[in-house]
Amino acid sequence: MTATATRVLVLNSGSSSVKYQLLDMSTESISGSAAGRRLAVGLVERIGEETSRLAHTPLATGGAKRETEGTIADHTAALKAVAAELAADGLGLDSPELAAIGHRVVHGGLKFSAPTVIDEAVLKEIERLVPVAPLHNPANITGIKTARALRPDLPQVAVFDTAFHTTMPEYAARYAIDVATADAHRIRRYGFHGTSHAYVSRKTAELLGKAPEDVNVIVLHLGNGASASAVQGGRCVDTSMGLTPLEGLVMGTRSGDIDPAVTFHLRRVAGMDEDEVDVLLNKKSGLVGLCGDNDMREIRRRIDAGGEDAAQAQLAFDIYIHRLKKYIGAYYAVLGRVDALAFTAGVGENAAPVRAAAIAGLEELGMAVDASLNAVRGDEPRLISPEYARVAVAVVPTDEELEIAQQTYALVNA
Ligand SMILES: Nc1ncnc2c1ncn2[C@@H]1O[C@H](COP(=O)(O)OP(=O)(O)O)[C@@H](O)[C@H]1O
Ligand SMILES: CC(=O)OP(=O)(O)O
Ligand SMILES: [Mg+2]
Repeated sequence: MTATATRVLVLNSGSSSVKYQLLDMSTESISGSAAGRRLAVGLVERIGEETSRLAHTPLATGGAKRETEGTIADHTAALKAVAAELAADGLGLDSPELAAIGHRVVHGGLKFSAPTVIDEAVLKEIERLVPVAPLHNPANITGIKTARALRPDLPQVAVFDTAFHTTMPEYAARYAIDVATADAHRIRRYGFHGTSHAYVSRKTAELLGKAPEDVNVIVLHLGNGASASAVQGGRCVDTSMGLTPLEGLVMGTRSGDIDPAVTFHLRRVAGMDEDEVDVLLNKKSGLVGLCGDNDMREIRRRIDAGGEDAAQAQLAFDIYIHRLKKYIGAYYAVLGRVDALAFTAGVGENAAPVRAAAIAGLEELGMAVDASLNAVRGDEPRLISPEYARVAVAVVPTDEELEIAQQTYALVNA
């Protein structure tokens, strides 16, 4: 790394999308840590489908958002398209100012509890974990390999979704199954979205004007994938996802919690094989399985439009909310004292009706939502609870890319 190399490219590769940001880490924030100024941000969506979409905004040049549609067959093609977009603004991967590339890696298993420079052994371990993150780790691996081919000289850093959850006590991380079997196959609860839970819990403490050590927070990360976490004094003590990102909340296409016997039943009685069960629970369940739509915007539109089409959407919404409420109650009990509850990610940040419904009826727990505060839209962390509420209910936009950039930059400068 040269003395002038202060930029970090962050790749957040999902099952059918890539989110990316190029950041300049040279600006110092008030606290003295690298702040991260965005030079370019973008998103490739619907990878592998007929009409993929790339949206790229070159913030450094003040240029407008550029959107292109066309077929982007796989993640390799997506990253090449991203590299071309960056190059078009003079921000290409060949820049000597690039210090490192940071990758979101969803499953880090037991080995990784901190950001890690990727070498062959690290890559092998991420590959070994594919069966427990089948929708995510393969995309992360493609991102790493493609980036490495473009810039073999640069450090590539993995920031793991599982890392923040490694502080969970044994009684929260273990399943109540035969210990020898669990240990032999490393079957335990790992938890995911950790980068987001860490960032949002810290930001929530900041919003309250307190140190992270002094607050207990329930974080609800509600995106396509969704998870809840209980954060006690800055450390995760429980989270809703488990061995894989399938457990817990109702998600866009994933069932979340289910009686494991349902899977035996599907195989023995419905005649499905294990791959069919896997696809059913990961891709054809959750909101899409319940009502045909996985996008909360569309579900709310159907409910608001009323009529016949609304009933199914309403039931899907009610099931989603019921599960959320159960986790709020559970984590309240786990934490004993809750200072704040934070909503984040696509649904949590944007869907006011989800926030209102999830908190409705929880006055006895000290939680309430003020309708007019809840209706406010914005990019900044904000409170939506009334003055009198004992628990601060907040909307705290997540920024996994910034968090990954900061951890990456800190590691390569260490
Ligand atoms: N204005 C909105 N109202 C309701 N839901 C929204 C809105 N904008 C985005 N969403 C929801 O956010 C989801 C995507 O969230 P995001 O955190 O980007 O997920 P991921 O990172 O898993 O792709 C969409 O599927 C959609 O359901
Ligand atoms: C782990 C996980 O579910 O990630 P995402 O929400 O990006 O699918
Ligand atoms: Mg996400």
